[in-house]
Amino acid sequence: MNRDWQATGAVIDALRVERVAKRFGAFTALDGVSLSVKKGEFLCLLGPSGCGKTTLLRIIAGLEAASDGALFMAAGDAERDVTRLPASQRDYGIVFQSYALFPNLNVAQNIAYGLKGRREDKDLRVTALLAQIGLPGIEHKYPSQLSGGQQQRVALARALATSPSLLLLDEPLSALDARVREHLRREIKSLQQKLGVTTVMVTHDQEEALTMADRIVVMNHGVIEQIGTPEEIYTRPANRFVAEFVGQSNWLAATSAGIGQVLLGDALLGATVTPPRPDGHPLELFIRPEDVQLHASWSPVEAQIVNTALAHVRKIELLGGFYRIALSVPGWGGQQLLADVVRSEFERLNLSLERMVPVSLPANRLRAFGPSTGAAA
Ligand SMILES: Nc1ncnc2c1ncn2[C@@H]1O[C@H](COP(=O)(O)OP(=O)(O)OP(=O)(O)O)[C@@H](O)[C@H]1O
Repeated sequence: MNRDWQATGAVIDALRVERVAKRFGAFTALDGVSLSVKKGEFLCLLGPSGCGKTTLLRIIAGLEAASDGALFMAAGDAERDVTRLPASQRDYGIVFQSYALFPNLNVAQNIAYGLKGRREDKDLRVTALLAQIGLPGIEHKYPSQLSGGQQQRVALARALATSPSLLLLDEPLSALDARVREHLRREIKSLQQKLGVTTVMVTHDQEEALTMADRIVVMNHGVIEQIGTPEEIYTRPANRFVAEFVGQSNWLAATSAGIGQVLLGDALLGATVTPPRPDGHPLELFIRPEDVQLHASWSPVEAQIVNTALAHVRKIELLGGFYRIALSVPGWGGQQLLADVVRSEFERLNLSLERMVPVSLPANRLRAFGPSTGAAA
């Protein structure tokens, strides 16, 4: 039996990356990265420029060799070690950021490039793929006659032509304008779901990752900061890096004050503090602007709500579908707090500059992080 193949009897992940490291001379681009991708899953590698996401994708593709670690791909109900396998022998299709179509070949020839077999079968396959990407009948056009978005769809068809078990996408939308990008996001996602093809996409665009991925891998400086569903990443970030990279956030300096309690300015607030810290331990409180609640008036009802105080309205900004309100709360040390409110809510609250408005921080949305390392407190 070939020792590269291993039958386990368990449900096999489509791809498993085990402690992969990559060094370029003295520089470490990837530092022991481990993750797995389930069959049919859409996984996004998300992180700032230089975090190592493209290097990881290239290692998965076999276009770059890992310095350490191993890669396994599913092969039936077994797992195959592909760490040393040349790119040409790995079963994947890939789409790059720039349109990597052959300019001297027409659309049909580009898509059929990797296909083997009879001419008629190839023609049928090309026709079916063009229908799937919503561009029927463009077989005889050349790449220069297509828009950027159309070229990327053809590149996608080419990557899917051989029905690979893995689809790799390297920032496939970043060269397109915003409107086309949004449209293609939805198209790629629905095609991926329809075909059930396991997909790994690299992006630095958090919105792209949140809208397309089943799970997101947030990377920074060659390590994984968090792996989770878009909802987990957004609502329960593992540390300050993730919280700041994905979405808007408020940060308030506080100290721990007993189990599930923090001292913010002169006020004792309920918050999610895990694990508990000794009293007086410095903390940074995190809350998303849309989780900050504003009230129309200060009545006995509002006074009963935990974590409620009176705030000054310092700035009002219209950001399309919602307003971003900058507040300062004297009782909470006067630190700036941003609150996002939708238009109807804004009108109901009758907000104006320098007005005092009651504000609440729901305890289940208020999370505490240690200030020095950025790790959850
Ligand atoms: N061939 C190489 N030689 C030396 N350093 C490299 C090489 N390829 C990548 N690097 C370095 O490794 C780090 C990670 O690069 P990588 O391209 O994976 O980042 P990235 O997260 O994809 O960023 P970007 O979105 O800018 O492409 C960067 O600091 C980069 O300069």
